[in-house]
Amino acid sequence: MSASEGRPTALYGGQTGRRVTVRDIAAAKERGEKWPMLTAYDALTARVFDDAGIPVLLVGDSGAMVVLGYDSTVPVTVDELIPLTAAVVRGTSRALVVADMPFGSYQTGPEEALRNATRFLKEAGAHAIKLEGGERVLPQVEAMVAAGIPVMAHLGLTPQSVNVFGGYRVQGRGESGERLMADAKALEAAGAFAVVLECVPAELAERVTGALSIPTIGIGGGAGTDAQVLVWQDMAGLTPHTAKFVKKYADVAGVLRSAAEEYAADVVSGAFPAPEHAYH
Ligand SMILES: Nc1nc(=O)c2c([nH]1)NC[C@@H]1CN(c3ccc(C(=O)N[C@@H](CCC(=O)O)C(=O)O)cc3)CN21
Ligand SMILES: CC(C)C(=O)C(=O)O
Ligand SMILES: [Mg+2]
Repeated sequence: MSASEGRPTALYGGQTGRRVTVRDIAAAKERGEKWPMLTAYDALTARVFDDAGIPVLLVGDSGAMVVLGYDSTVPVTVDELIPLTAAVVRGTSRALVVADMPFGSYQTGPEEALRNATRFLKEAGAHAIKLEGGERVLPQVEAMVAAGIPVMAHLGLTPQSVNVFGGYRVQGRGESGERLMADAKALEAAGAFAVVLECVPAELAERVTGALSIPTIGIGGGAGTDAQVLVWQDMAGLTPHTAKFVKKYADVAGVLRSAAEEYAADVVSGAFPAPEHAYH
């Protein structure tokens, strides 16, 4: 069976029998392999994705919205994300777990960034951290890499800046695309091991991917990036409204709703619990 017939590549579904490392991710780009990333926020779901061979799991600050019910990612704190990150690490044995640093935990400078990143590694067991931004976070990236913390960067639609963007809109059209390209190159030079490109024109994402030796991870960046990421509740059909870039692979909301309705009906009718669900 050839790779084109769906045989797992070395990174996706890899048979190493150990945890994926940032070196494995760098090697995948050299081999020209594409790979999937998903978010995860709890142990059981993370374990399903780990068993499915997803090589990298991101404990996104999107958990602010899909887990904690906030209406943006801005309010969530390090103290709220650490228990979710720890759960994902405990639920997995193969995936590299990336902790998304929340708004306010790295913007003030390298010292605070390093202190909070260290918490994600020491208290939650994360293997890498992610932060949003280009030029303005270069000192933070350099400080963390110097301290031995792998950094994933994030450009384009950076949701922690929603109040500046005035909504979740495509970024990097026209001249701002050159700014994004320069930021991506600077992040690579500062030592980032990968860069997320969110909601940018596909042509730009493809150009950035060709210009960098570190992998690009697209979300709404078209097919030309080295990897893809989606929020799992979006791709599994749990989120009620999703962006254009989401493909829905399941109807988890429908499955859960039916299960809840059948369970409720069984309780009301007395069909549940049956004798086999009781202790005698
Ligand atoms: N569940 C979830 N999924 C995500 O992908 C996600 C979050 N939450 N929370 C944080 C950010 C917010 N994100 C979003 C949210 C909405 C759009 C959206 O609706 N975009 C418009 C584009 C409009 C334009 O053309 O500029 C769309 O129609 O797709 C995009 C990204 C991505 N992130
Ligand atoms: C969608 C990814 C890239 C993210 O930052 C998040 O889930 O918070
Ligand atoms: Mg995020």
